[in-house]
Formats: sequence, C-alpha cells, structure tokens
Amino acid sequence: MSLTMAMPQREPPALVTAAPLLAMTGVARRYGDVEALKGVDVSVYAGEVLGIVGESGSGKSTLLRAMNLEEEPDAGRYTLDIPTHRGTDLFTLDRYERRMLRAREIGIVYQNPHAGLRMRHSSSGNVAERLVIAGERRFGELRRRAKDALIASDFPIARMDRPPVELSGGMQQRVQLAKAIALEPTLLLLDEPTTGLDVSVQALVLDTLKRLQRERRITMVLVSHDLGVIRTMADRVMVMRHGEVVEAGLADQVFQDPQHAYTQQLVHAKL
Ligand SMILES: Nc1ncnc2c1ncn2[C@@H]1O[C@H](COP(=O)(O)OP(=O)(O)OP(=O)(O)O)[C@@H](O)[C@H]1O
Repeated sequence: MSLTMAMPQREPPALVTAAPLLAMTGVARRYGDVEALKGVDVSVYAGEVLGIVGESGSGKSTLLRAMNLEEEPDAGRYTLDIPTHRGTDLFTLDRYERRMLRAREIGIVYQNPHAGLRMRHSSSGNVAERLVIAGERRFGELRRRAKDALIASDFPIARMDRPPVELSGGMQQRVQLAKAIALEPTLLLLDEPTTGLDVSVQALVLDTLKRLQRERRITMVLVSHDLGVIRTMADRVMVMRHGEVVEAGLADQVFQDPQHAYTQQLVHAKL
C-alpha cells in the first residue's frame, strides 16, 4: 500500500473570510440642528466584541439604535452577513421585516431597564415574550427556554416569576440579558449595560457577559462612556466624538498608544 493511500482523508482548511458580519457605511442622523452621526462607517467581525467609547452626546446610542433598526437614519447602508439577508441594505426593510429580523438576529440590553422590559410582568414572561414574537407558542417550551436563558444570564432562578420592578438593578439587567440571548442572536448590542450599578454588581454582570462571549462566541457591540468597562470587554475599540469616529483599532493598541488627541485625553484622564 502506498503511503498516500494510507493517509487519512482530511477536511480542506476552513476558508478564512475577511467579510465582516456587520457592515455600516455612511450612517448619518440629524436631530434639528444636531448632527448626531456624520457619516459613520463600522465593521464588526463574527465572534468579536467591539467597544464604542466617547463622551456624552458623541452619538454612541444613536449608532447602536441604528444597528438595532430602531433608528431611521438620514443616510447610510447597513448589512449583516447572514443567509436570509446577505447583501440586503437593512435600512430599506419595512417595519414588519425589521421587527422579525430584530427578534431573530439581534438582542439588545439598554442602560435603562424600563426601555427593554415590562417592569410589572414576570421576569420569565419578559423572556418568553421574545420567544413568542419569533413564533414559539408551546407553553412548556416557552417556560423551559426562558428558564435556560435566565440561568445562562446568572439570574437566580427561584425568582423567575417575580416582576423586574421588585428586583435589584443588577437582576433587572440580567433579565434584559436573558431576553436578548434567548434566541441565540447573531448580534448582541449592549448600551451602557452596567452604568448606574454598584461597582461590585457591575463586575459580576461583566463576568457574565465575558463568560457568555467565551462560551457562545456571541458577536457583541458594547457602548460605554467608561473606559474601564470597554477595556475589560472589547477586542476592538472605536472612539467617537461629535458624531464621528476619531480613532479605531485593536483595544490594546488604542489604550497603550492612542493616536488621536481626544483619545489620549480620554485614556490619560482614566489613568
Ligand atoms: N431623539 C432625539 N431627539 C433629539 N436629539 C437627540 C435624540 N437622540 C439623540 N439626540 C442628540 O444627538 C446627539 C447624540 O446623542 P446620543 O444619545 O447618540 O449620544 P451618546 O454618545 O450615546 O450620549 P449619552 O452617553 O449621553 O447617551 C446628542 O446631542 C443628543 O442630544
């Protein structure tokens, strides 16, 4: 037998694709006289955490809302590299299509739990609601999947039938997180998810996010004005100021050797 014949069959190497999962180009949004976004370009690659940092009013939340298809920009193009919508500019979708895409592919955690939760419904019901939007109707299945998502979010499961209004800020964020990941989204958007929490609670919520990212390789976009949070979580960083991206790069590089004067100011103010 020849050596060649004895060799086991090998899978061809996986193709390394340079295509980003999320690509936005030229996104602009004006509110009256305020140019919240001035033609922003963003790429996010599958499995990474992109941190977006900048002072209050720099356009971070507006950009995240555009990623969540809540915001109608004045200009720009937005694509997700997913089988159902490859090549489609998502800004052209109608309201129903946006809602379905959001339910299936995008999860979001807001700084303010009131924005993401029904505060007087049960925590499990809040998570189940998302599954219902995506078509799940079987009660037992809804409850099982809601419970799984809450457990994955380190929520104390004995309290799953309590409404968020009766829970601490940290627990409320965990309910939002469970709701966001219940359908295993392609993209998880986090808008100041730990701002306003006690430092110790903040660290625990960040630990949960890091574990989820490690275990599930969820692609995340994390907005924060807190450089410490971005530094803990992000692989790449984008620095925004006055509706523009002033610097972008690998987190370690940006923090160790900031190029733009504004980033230098942010980094040195933090140290
Ligand atoms: N719905 C709105 N109506 C009017 N102006 C808005 C609206 N949303 C945002 N803006 C303005 O757009 C600019 C960017 O706001 P945005 O919330 O995106 O910034 P941010 O960087 O997320 O700041 P913050 O951390 O304070 O939320 C600000 O000047 C803000 O006042």
